Amino acid sequence: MARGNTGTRRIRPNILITGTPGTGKSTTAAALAEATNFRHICVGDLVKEKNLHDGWDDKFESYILNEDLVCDELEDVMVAGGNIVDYHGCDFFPERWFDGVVVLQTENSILYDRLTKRGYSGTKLSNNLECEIFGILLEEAKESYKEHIVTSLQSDTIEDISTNVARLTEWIGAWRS
Ligand SMILES: Nc1ncnc2c1ncn2[C@@H]1O[C@H](COP(=O)(O)OP(=O)(O)O)[C@@H](O)[C@H]1O
Repeated sequence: MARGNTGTRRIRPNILITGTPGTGKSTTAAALAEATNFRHICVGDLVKEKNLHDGWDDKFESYILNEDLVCDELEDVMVAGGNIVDYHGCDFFPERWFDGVVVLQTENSILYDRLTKRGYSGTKLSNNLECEIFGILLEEAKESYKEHIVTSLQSDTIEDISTNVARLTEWIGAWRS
């Protein structure tokens, strides 16, 4: 049973949706939040909006996320529960925050198309494709959370999104009752 700071069970669970960029985290998290009336927290957007970073990394072409600032910013809402958090990493959040961790996975040629459409090329593109091929995020999730709360879901097609959102909505309903 997941517990908040007060030692009581949260009324509404927190779910982390993770995976390589382009696997559909934001799309899935937004649809799930709408279906359940939960709050969608896109950590990448939050970092930019609230400057929770230590500047821009030219090599990785992304902001250098400041883990302490992100964790401080989110602590109160996470203790309250009812959050769908999406981020392409999962090892720095407090383990106690999450009741379910979902790792989205996408077939490589499909991911290639999505990332090139997004403008990724060169090292950034190959790093992300390798990340998916080697299952880095699933590994990270299994190392960071109890294995029974970690689920991997395929996210290749629009139908997959509907199926995944329906499954997670059902899971949230069951958790709450
Ligand atoms: N399962 C899917 N089927 C078809 N298109 C998808 C799927 N998941 C994501 N997409 C598309 O891929 C792109 C990246 O999705 P996004 O949700 O931003 O991924 P992430 O948040 O993991 O980076 C978007 O254009 C989105 O519409």
